[in-house]
Amino acid sequence: METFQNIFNTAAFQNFDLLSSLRSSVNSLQTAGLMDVVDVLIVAYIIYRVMKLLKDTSAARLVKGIIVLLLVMLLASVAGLTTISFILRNSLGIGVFAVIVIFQPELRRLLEQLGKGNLSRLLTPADNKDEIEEAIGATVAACADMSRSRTGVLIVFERRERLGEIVATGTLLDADPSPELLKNIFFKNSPLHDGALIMRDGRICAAGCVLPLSGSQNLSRDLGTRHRAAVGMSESSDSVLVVVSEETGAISVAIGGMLKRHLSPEVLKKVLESELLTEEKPEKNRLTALRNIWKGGAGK
Ligand SMILES: Nc1ncnc2c1ncn2[C@@H]1O[C@H](COP(=O)(O)OP(=O)(O)OP(=O)(O)O)[C@@H](O)[C@H]1O
Repeated sequence: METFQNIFNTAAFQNFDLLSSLRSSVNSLQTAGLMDVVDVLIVAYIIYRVMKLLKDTSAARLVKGIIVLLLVMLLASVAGLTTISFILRNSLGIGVFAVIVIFQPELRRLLEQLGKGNLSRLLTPADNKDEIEEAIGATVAACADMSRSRTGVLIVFERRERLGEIVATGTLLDADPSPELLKNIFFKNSPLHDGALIMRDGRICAAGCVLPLSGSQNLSRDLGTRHRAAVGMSESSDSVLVVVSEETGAISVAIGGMLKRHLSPEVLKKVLESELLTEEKPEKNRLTALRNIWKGGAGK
């Protein structure tokens, strides 16, 4: 206890801005009213939503980097390393500009949403129904075309379980899905056509990703690694996968370790809508899917 007192009395701590602001914070806490509590709760909720939004994205790594820099600044200040803390404090201003430049697309989207009067969407749990609907439409249209042209397709629709590790194996895109872009990505000579495309919250998150292969013995022998990867991914996560066979043009869907083959574009649309747009819990969703489309067996 005494050692603590000594540390607090050192010159470094006496000059330390943070400590004085901490003291004034404690003082203001004693005089805090109901509106102050509401104020703090709103800010805490906004920070929570932003952190949730950034989870498993490249932005999360950047935020971690900023936190590390702030900690170093704090330590340098406590230890009295004036040069380091001077440099860090001054580079913080540049950092703000850098963040604005790096997150320009995200900030633009945020302002567009504000302009559309969708402020409530920023504060309430994520509801990307419109975007997901658009992604389903683009996927179905593109798959119908690619089924006719016998182009191999592997698309993962991420749900509650975030697939950060899988995304990291491919190339980040963050693009609006359109049938043209999807066909371009899977076009045979395109650099990203090999591997899987990850659809996150109605946007193309990444392409050229490597998925885990299924070890299931129940899969038909005529299915190769594209279909095994689809089943494998659906076994190890709650994601929904769409496959178009390069060999036959057949459209398939994998959910919960099962594969339903030879779907028409209309059925594909219905399955994706019931899986991705309903509010049901994943477990219940899976049962509904089984009841609705798994009457013909598991891709045998
Ligand atoms: N683990 C994996 N993760 C992502 N994509 C994969 C994986 N394994 C294979 N693929 C994709 O599948 C392609 C190979 O497909 P393959 O012909 O072996 O499978 P298939 O199930 O018979 O499909 P198709 O009927 O389209 O030929 C690869 O070029 C690659 O794009």
